[in-house]
Amino acid sequence: MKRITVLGAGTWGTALARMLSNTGSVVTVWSALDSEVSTLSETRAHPNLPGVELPRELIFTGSMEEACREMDLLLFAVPSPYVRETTRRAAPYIGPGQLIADAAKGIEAGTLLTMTGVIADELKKAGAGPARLVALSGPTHAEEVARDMPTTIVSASPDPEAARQVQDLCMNTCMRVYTNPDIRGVELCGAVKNVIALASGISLGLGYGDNTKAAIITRGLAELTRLGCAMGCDRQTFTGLGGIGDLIVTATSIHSRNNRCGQLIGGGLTPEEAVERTGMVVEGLHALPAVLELSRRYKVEMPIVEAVESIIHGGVPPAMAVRELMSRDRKGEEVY
Ligand SMILES: NC(=O)c1ccc[n+]([C@@H]2O[C@H](COP(=O)([O-])OP(=O)(O)OC[C@H]3O[C@@H](n4cnc5c(N)ncnc54)[C@H](O)[C@@H]3O)[C@@H](O)[C@H]2O)c1
Ligand SMILES: O=P(O)(O)OC[C@H](O)CO
Repeated sequence: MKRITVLGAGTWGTALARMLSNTGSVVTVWSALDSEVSTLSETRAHPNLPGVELPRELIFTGSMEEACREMDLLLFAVPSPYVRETTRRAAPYIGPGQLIADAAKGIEAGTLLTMTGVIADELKKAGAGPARLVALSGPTHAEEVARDMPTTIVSASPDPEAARQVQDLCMNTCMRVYTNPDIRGVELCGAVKNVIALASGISLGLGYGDNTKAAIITRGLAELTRLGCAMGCDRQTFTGLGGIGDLIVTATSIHSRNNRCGQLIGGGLTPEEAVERTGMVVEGLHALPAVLELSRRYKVEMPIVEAVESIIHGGVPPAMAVRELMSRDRKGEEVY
């Protein structure tokens, strides 16, 4: 039997751990929060996944040494702001060639690194690894994965064997895993789609309907594709599961935290109030500064992202930001 550790016992880490355990691996879940370790191991239930029973076989621990010892796969599922710190804690126990997958979606502000880039950077600083890195991303709400609803995901890595190993470990009759060598493109999609989902939520909060939502998804995909191609990613990635697939689910789902938070902002709450009310990580807000910086560095126009920035950090009322978006110069539909 393969041994897997999931780092992070949030909503996604817990849903993944349940799925991997039911797929036949011995699964350990590490959490930075002692209270979470004891509650999850006692109750076998996660507060954000009501009605979902966690397998008895799941091992919960707060010990990083226990979590990283002789594992076939280390799977990062902590929110993006904790990926660097978690890697730093894990580094003393990570040897060369360790298979690591990242399921957190984000781009680090300042360094502009994707999450596997952050992991590689932190391992290098600690003199650990180098690891074999994979990004695991796609349209995958935890609430549905935890209830065994048919779902698809991408195992992305320039190392085809690493991508295939993660595919094998995660694949079951409810989870279909596709490989993709374009790790940077897949990770970029996972971060940028959260910002576009915030915009979609804001439009819903303003009382706008499906026409507006379709416009945001389609033109948001154009922005994402334009940036990704300028950065040298594979154009095909943006029409795949990690691209349009994840954008559709995040911009439309009742489960999406980014969509929900955007809706609250569109309805009149401040971003701080909306995050508080959402109660879980809102990755689009963390990714926003890095996505903006990338658009400027690569000289790529991203008007929806700029509009979200004007609302979140510029104090522009959402309705005014929409008016400004709609009043831009006339142009053709082409992506470039
Ligand atoms: N929820 C989903 O459906 C889903 C699906 C795919 C990807 N993701 C991605 O997975 C990541 C985690 O999302 P989530 O929904 O599980 O978030 P969440 O808000 O449920 O995660 C909270 C968890 O973060 C962990 N944490 C808190 N403080 C920490 C610290 N100091 N160090 C390390 N860990 C700490 C704790 O385990 C806590 O339970 C995000 O990047 C998200 O985009 C989520
Ligand atoms: O709930 P969200 O908005 O954080 O999105 C979660 C996943 O990224 C959906 O695939």
